[in-house]
Amino acid sequence: MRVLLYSDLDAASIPGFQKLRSALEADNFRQADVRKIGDNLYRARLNKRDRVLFSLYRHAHETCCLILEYLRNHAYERSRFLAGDAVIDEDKIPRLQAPEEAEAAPLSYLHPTRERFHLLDKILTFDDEQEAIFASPSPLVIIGSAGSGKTALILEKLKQAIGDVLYVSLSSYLVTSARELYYAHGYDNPDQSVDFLSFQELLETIQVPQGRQVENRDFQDWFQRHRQGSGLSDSHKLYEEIRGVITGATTASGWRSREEYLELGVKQSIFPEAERPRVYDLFERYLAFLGEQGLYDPNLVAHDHLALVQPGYDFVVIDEVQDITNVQLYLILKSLREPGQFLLSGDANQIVHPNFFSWASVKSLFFHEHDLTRHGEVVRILHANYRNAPLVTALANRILKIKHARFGSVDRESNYLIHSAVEQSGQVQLLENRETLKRELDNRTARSTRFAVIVLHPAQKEEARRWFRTPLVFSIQEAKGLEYDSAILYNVISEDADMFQAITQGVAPEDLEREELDYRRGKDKHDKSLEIYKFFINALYVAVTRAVRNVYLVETQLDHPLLQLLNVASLEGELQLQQDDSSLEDWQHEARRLELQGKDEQAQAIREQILDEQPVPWTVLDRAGFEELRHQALVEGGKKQRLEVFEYALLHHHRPTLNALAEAGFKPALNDKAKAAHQLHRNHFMSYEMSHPTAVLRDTQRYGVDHRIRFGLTPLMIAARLGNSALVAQLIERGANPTLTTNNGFTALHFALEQAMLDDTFARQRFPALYPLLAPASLNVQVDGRLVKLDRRLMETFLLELLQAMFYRHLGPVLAWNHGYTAQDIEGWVSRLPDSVLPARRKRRAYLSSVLAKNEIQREDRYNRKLFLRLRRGHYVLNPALKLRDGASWIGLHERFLLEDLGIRRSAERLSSQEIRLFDADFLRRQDQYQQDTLKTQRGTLLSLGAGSQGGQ
Ligand SMILES: Nc1ncnc2c1ncn2[C@@H]1O[C@H](COP(=O)(O)OP(=O)(O)OP(=O)(O)O)[C@@H](O)[C@H]1O
Repeated sequence: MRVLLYSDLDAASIPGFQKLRSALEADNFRQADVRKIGDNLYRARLNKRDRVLFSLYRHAHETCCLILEYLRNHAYERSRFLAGDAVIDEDKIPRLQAPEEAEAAPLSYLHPTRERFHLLDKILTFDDEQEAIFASPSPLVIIGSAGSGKTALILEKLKQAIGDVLYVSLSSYLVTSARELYYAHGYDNPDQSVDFLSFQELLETIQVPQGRQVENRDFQDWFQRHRQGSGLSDSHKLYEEIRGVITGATTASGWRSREEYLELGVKQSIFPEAERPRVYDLFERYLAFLGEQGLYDPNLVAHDHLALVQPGYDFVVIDEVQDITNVQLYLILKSLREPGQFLLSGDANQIVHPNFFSWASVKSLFFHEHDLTRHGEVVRILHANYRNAPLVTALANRILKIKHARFGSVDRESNYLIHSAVEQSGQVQLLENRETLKRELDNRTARSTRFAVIVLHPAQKEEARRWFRTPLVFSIQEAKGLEYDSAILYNVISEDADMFQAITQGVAPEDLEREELDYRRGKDKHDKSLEIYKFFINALYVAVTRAVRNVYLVETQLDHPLLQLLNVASLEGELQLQQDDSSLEDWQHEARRLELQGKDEQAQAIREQILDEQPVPWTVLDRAGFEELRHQALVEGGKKQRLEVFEYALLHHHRPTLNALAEAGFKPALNDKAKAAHQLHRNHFMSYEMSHPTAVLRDTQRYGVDHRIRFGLTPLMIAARLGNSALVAQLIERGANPTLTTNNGFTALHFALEQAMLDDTFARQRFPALYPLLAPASLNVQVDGRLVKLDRRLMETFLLELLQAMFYRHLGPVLAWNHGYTAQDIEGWVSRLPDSVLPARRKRRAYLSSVLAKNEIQREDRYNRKLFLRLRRGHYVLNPALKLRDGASWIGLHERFLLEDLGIRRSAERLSSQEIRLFDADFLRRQDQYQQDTLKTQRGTLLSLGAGSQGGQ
């Protein structure tokens, strides 16, 4: 059996490894003392104390052993691949004799001779091109088709970097999923601190711009109003000129002046010289429009930020670089401490965003100008495709060949074809756009999450929806970055038949009989046809490559010349397609996935058409509803309302209400709160504690997975509060959103943390499974006008979550004594948590003190994130000027965590009955009043300190 080693593993430093390796290579499991300790996870024995962990995989007919980890001294609890508290009793696990007794998992690709493998979400052995790039020094440009492993490769390169490191891309969804891949299987690298930022977040870390980012549709709406009389008709082209040419260039003066713009060479602009004055007129009106609407253009902000950006990174990788403009790239690279420490990856064939991208200008700007090309060719191309089936890839290649035959090479860098490394061949079919066929296709795909319908322009979605009931209908710009098992391209070619016909002009089938593209420039440099048709041909390429296995082209003009050149088989006879209905859970999951990618329209369509979600039939208590109920219960003396207000106050730990009810003599409020909460759970949430919570799941299907109960909580929040991790996992699988907040600012994680701090058993037994499910990958806060993106791996992030969770329970009562949170308080809380949640070193008081002090707003420290305010020695609160992310905008910390919701612990609650008897009632009342007054003063101070942060940006 072949033995491969994890890329990070240093075999030479593992005593006895050679001997063990030989035993494994000889399939001698008995000698290696192999035992199964997890899902495709085995341990082998090095010596009395030390072990290695490995997995078994097979590819074609070969099985191989992949060595993952070296464990010293039986330290299974330290393993990346076992859950933190795993207890392995080796003697109780039977020994395997031979590989045949174990089960090997399939591997989609295995390099025939490679000795090392990589691990992201799955095992990878690099092909030769990938390996050569992996071994090359920076800077590098990695070019490859969708699915060629660019992201995988740059993430593996990122792991080699030391110091402050940045991964950045335009799409925040890509950034989030890249982060997940990076840290999959417990990857940890103490030598680096990595920021995963979308470009917008990067701008915000420098300074949060005023207003909202302008979107394509803002531009389109604006243009519709100015189109008449402008002499220009193509909004896409104009947008590209403004973004790519006028504002996207890296000139010293910000965007290009009118003079500079008019003087540009033929190749530097999409518009002929005669039209440019009109373009510039419109650009000036666009600028005025941005100002009036409070919108910002990321290019213009990037220009401004050039003066502000500080070199703070040792290494930067930029994924999908073709989506960003030169000035944006320039800004990102200005954040480097050493020029040249960067990697770019992208694919110019996928450009459907207007930005006038070209590899040539990237090269000349960032490599030649900075003399960074010393160690050889910086541009590397990946030719394999690990995502699309061979037939889909063949169609994509055909499109590239047509583009090449018609327009010549776009540039040296994008002049390549792809070969598929996928085994299953897939299918490409041409169907006539007729009613019966469409109905048939629709019947089999309408309820499947595996089929998407793609049209060229947003306006064509409506027509597509007349025939296809699936909610998964996308315009090409929406479809970019998505992938589905099968894509139905609806009349993409016939709808713009003239454009596509023009693309085929002068191209003959024999021009396409080639296995490689030679480098050939277009003949006439005044010829702007590539600029005009680029969108169409790229769009077709992007649409086709969305399909992992099957492409269905539904076209009216079956004899369109482009279809002939593409040489796709037209359907003869019956449509060979099984009806494929997905489960409601799959659809719930898909809706959430689309929401995370900003595809709200399709997510909403899933909720309405497939999930058939209804609004809840009860009135949800929002903040105003609660205030009204409170008034009725406390001021108007409404008896019925008292119980409800009490229950609301218990769930939200609303002390002012709990205190007022107690003072009004409302019995349940005078008794033990823990018991009352227990009773409340029994009254309302019994179904959440069951191992088969059918009633809860039925409600999520009826009203949506994130519907609100009467008290404003989502099912996920309740499941978290009750510590039912299996239910939490199910809800998340169905697309529940863990970042939603309830009326008091609590997320599901805060509810779980709060319970853990109240109940040791909950902390030990329930919280460890809840935490990884509920903790968001990062928290975005704004400090001093800048975004601070706090990764969940940081202690600062945990502290922020914890102090928020203890805000109502702890801060009110202690502020009334002029206290804040102390390291001692926190030590007491975190000591309840198992090491799998928080390692022991992070629970020590000295460490906690140092994190608080380091991030105190006054402290001079390069890495100070200014999260805390020191009230007095050792006493901290959260920086009241913090802002929290609220959808696309921001909200002040104390607009979400309301200071007026803090209350004191009344003497009657604080003191034992014995103690109470020692004092007279009047004295105790005065003491309570004194505390109320102190709390009020403290509240006022915090409010005024946070005043600048309310609402806004
Ligand atoms: N050498 C390899 N062996 C097996 N799978 C691979 C290999 N390289 C990449 N892959 C897989 O191929 C898929 C596509 O890779 P990746 O997302 O990195 O491609 P990409 O070039 O970034 O694509 P896109 O442009 O669509 O983002 C991933 O599932 C990745 O794990």
